[in-house]
Amino acid sequence: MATNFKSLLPVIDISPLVVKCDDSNMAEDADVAKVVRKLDKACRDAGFFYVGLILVGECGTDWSWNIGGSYKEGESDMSNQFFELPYEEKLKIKIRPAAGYRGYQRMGLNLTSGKQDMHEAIDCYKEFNEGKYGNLGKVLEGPNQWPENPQEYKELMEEYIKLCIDLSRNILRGISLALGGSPYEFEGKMMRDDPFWIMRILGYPGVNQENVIGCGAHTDYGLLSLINQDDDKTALQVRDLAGDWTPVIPIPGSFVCNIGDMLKFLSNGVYESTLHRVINNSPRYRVCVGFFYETNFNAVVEPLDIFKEKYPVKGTSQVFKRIVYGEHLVHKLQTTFTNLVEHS
Ligand SMILES: N=C(N)NCCCC[C@H](N)C(=O)O
Ligand SMILES: O=C(O)CCC(=O)C(=O)O
Ligand SMILES: [Fe+2]
Repeated sequence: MATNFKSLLPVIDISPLVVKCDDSNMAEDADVAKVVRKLDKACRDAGFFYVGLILVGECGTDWSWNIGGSYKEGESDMSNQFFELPYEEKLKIKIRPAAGYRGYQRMGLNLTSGKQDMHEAIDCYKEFNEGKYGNLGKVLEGPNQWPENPQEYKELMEEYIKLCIDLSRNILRGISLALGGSPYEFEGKMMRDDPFWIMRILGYPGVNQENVIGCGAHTDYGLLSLINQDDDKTALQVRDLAGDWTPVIPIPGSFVCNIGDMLKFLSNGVYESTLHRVINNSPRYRVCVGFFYETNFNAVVEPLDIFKEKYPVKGTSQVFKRIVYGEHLVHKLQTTFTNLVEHS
């Protein structure tokens, strides 16, 4: 089926959610209600949508950056500068199991469904104290590894992470309302107020041949992903309801937002984590930063009672087992980095 994906992937101005983020009665606001309806449709139809911020709000975040302000250029410039460094330089922050799977990975190291992905990346995870998550968490212990060059990179990206955490929390409040809950179903006790996060700074080489897989088809692992892609190359593709791959054309100043596996489980399968992949058919290098907002590392994830009641599972459709987020993540890491040999 030929589909015009631009019309399938909605663009949602989430500024009402940001402006009302500290108001527990936000659902009664007409503008918030409108955003919530759009989110519900987007999450049911595609599991992927663009978010933008038109207003500049308060809420403790430096929203004057806005999404896609001058900041975004800084991030993209510095990421490009890093990836342009000689290989030996990049290897100084090489990803290793003993470094908690944090740091730089060369092209082709990351596997998806057993096949090499044509991207290089810096992987970062929320830092936590040794022993905090017991044996399971040990796999991911260690500080994030940042290059000496560019010098301000670490600082800039740490600010970026804060922005993404706030943004994700606000979008999730909207999604929580969209599912018919309070704004806070994905916060508080269930998450133990300590959301985990992952950030991947990705570089995809330019190519002169068609259909080199930059990242194979996968779903994201957590609650919500925020994708910040170069404005001038279309490479991300989403599998739509008809099973066709459709390009996610960049919209300057927006983030692409998509649902992860944990949100699928918690929502009792009402929202799906959508398959996507990356093929950079451009002759030019593409940079993308993926931010993944997750549950607490230790969270036991299963459909929330409120959504089980609202959306009883019909007949033989999906039944979800309980799953520990950290186990899901570590399992994914181990299949992704099968070829990661110490001292290689
Ligand atoms: N943290 C996230 N979402 N990372 C997504 C990476 C997807 C590719 C990975 N090799 C895989 O097979 O899952
Ligand atoms: O490069 C992109 O546009 C998306 C990357 C992605 O899907 C991921 O890292 O999970
Ligand atoms: Fe992804």
